[in-house]
Amino acid sequence: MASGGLVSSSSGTMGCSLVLIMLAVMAFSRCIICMATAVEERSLLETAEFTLDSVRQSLTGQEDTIVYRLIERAKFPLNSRLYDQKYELVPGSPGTLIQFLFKQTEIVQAKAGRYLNPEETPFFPENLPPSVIQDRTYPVFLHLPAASVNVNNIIWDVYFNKFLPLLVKPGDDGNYAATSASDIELLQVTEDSMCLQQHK
Ligand SMILES: O=C(O)C(=O)C[C@]1(C(=O)O)C=C[C@@H](O)C=C1
Repeated sequence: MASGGLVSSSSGTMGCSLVLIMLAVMAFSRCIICMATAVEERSLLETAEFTLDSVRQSLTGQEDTIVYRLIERAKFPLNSRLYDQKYELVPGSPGTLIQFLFKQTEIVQAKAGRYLNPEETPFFPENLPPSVIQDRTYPVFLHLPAASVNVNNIIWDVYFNKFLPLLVKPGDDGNYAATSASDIELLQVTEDSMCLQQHK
């Protein structure tokens, strides 16, 4: 896991940090747009519930959420112990702390029915428990072959290994719970957005 960051302590001022954050946001958005355009274009089946306008609105809302989450994440330093396997912060569980917390979050959310929604693709799909709540129906709008496209490993790699070290300042404030919650929410909304984009 790379460490370090563009937002060095020498940059100091709030204004400079904000400019760097916005540059980082633009770089991340560009990565996401590149990934989206790399996926074959497909026509969206319009239904009463699901129209191009409603998809456009969803994407705009998700973009705003991504920017907001990036700003939230930038409040914490890198906290690289979250992402480094060598620290073995979870006894008896191989892997990094972020992998462990992400899996646990997805387990709880699977029980709440999150992954019954075809727009949601878990990052750790292995051995997820079934939903404990009553199923609901979702509109069928996904082109079936496109539904099998999964870019979560690309989102993961770009975010943790390339983007995050540019977004945040170096250091460790021990705030692992809040930092990981911020990472998880950010990756999940990015995944939702990618899912919509790859089917449009
Ligand atoms: O590189 C890591 O640390 C990862 O955990 C990447 C990893 C994986 O489990 O391999 C994590 C989740 C994604 O869905 C795909 C890739």
